[in-house]
Amino acid sequence: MIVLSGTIGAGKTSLTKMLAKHLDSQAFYESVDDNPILPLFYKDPKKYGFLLQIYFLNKRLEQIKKAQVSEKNILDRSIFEDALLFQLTADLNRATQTEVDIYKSLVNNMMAEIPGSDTSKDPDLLIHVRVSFDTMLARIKKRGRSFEQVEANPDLYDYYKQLNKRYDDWFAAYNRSPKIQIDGDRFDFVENEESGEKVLDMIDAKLSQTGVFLF
Ligand SMILES: Nc1ncnc2c1ncn2[C@@H]1O[C@H](COP(=O)(O)OP(=O)(O)OP(=O)(O)O)[C@@H](O)[C@H]1O
Repeated sequence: MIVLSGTIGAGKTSLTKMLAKHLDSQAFYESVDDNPILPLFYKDPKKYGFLLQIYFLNKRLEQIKKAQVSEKNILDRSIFEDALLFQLTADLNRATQTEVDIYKSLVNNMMAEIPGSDTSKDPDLLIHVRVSFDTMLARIKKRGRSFEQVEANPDLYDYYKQLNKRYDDWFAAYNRSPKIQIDGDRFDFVENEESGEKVLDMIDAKLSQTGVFLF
């Protein structure tokens, strides 16, 4: 199982699609447009922060159960980042530390209940798409999801800025599987075909280096 990670608008979904085609494998996408809690959370994070995490946890567990049958299957966002987002929500006083602690303990208990060994539940590779804060803002604007726009909700500026910054430490500390970082500023794999090919080559090289599966 390959999992993508990265900040909002980093390009995880696009890279998941490209990679699934390239590896001829199955992609599993995070539900955004049909997520009933997300717009509520953006409007009132204090009220809906915990519920949103439970919603994502439930969805991600469902997907991990389906995806873990093949090393090539791809999830467009890892379960491990949710605690990072929720901790930030708490640090901005929109959730309590008790909620975060209960959430983290629940994730661990739920993961233990998923059938299979730790190695089959953990990813075979984590791909982190790193983008600068400016690129992140530009991509969020370009995509235009109404509830994500800073113009309509100025509080989001600080949330996005801190989130982007925290990802560097998060990626450095991540040790559940082999990992690779893609510079999403340098390689615009969505707009530029050559960049797309380079990124796929980097991922291929990493996969063969880790010996996950043979090409
Ligand atoms: N654990 C979480 N807590 C709060 N919000 C979350 C969480 N996970 C995802 N989101 C929100 O869900 C939406 C989709 O997130 P995500 O970053 O995975 O995809 P995306 O914005 O489509 O990015 P990409 O362009 O990289 O595919 C964003 O608005 C993000 O803030």
